[in-house]
Amino acid sequence: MPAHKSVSVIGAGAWGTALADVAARAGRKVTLYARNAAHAAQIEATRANPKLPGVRLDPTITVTSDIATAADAEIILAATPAQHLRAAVIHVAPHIKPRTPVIACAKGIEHGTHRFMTEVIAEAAPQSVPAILSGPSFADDVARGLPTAVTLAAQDETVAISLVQALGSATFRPYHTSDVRGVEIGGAAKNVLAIAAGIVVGRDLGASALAALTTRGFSELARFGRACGARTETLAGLSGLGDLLLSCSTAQSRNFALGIALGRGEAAPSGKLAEGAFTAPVLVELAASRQIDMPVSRAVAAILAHKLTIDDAIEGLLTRPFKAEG
Ligand SMILES: NC(=O)C1=CN([C@@H]2O[C@H](COP(=O)(O)OP(=O)(O)OC[C@H]3O[C@@H](n4cnc5c(N)ncnc54)[C@H](O)[C@@H]3O)[C@@H](O)[C@H]2O)C=CC1
Ligand SMILES: O=C(CO)COP(=O)(O)O
Repeated sequence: MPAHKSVSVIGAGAWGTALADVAARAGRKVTLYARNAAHAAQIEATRANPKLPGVRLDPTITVTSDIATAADAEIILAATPAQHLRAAVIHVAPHIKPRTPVIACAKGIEHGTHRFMTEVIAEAAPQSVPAILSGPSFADDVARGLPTAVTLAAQDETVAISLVQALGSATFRPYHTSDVRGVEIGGAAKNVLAIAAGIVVGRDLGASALAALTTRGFSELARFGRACGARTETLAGLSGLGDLLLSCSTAQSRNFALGIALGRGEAAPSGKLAEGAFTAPVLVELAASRQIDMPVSRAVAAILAHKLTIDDAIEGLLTRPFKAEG
């Protein structure tokens, strides 16, 4: 019997709703928190969330907009966008019990502070035990019960193991690790690289170019990760290479879809969260401060900031001096 009986999910978007279903499927008592009372009431009454069309919420899940009610759980999943994580955790922090695991489910790096997701949690809720969940997993697939595998990291691996026991099921398989930094870097960087991959597809550069871009993208993700102390096996695992492959292969990825639109010279899809657009400038700043070469991410950041045209970015990447692979 898992040690943790109850789970609360903060953030009732697509991912938070899917994760609430995951936890219910694993047999936990689940509360889903939406900060907007009308939104919470609508989800509670209809058992549906417009952010996740066609999915019915598990009947055992309670939906609330009361933060104290949401905080009364043995595990907190924080499923807001990365740039909203700090505010969400600060809001719940005064109500949680000491040593409650708070799992970051967002993929990104905080603007201004350059903090990774578990660092944000540690600062916003110092009495909590930060952890991170990341990997190739579209909310829609997860909510439909399609098979998914992810990585769950906590500094203390016994904590990660207990969280895996609490959330895992036959259709949602978390693998545990203590390599927190590796997991947070993989999830953040892959979104930026998925935009680049989408641009390749939007510009009709061909399948060979897409494979080359994805592989060279992984090379810079791994270079950055290793320089930040991440383990190679994590970077090459589900939360790194696994998620990169998913997000660079299908327009189901919002980041890839944004890239396709940019590549075609079209407007960005409206109302869709593409975390890579927020992560790109911070990732590039961090890489520069550590003298790590990330040419693909740099090009994405420059395109998004309107400092470089797509054609100039492509030409710039293709005319770099030849070098050893690595
Ligand atoms: N949608 C997906 O397939 C997956 C998303 N993720 C990650 O999960 C994070 C959230 O993404 P989505 O759920 O897709 O976005 P979304 O746009 O569907 O939902 C975000 C939700 O967070 C809520 N929110 C924002 N600030 C809040 C706060 N301070 N307190 C409480 N709620 C707050 C918003 O009201 C919204 O309901 C992102 O970092 C994303 O990369 C990770 C894996 C899969
Ligand atoms: O992180 C995800 C899948 O693992 C979701 O990807 P997008 O945010 O690009 O849709």
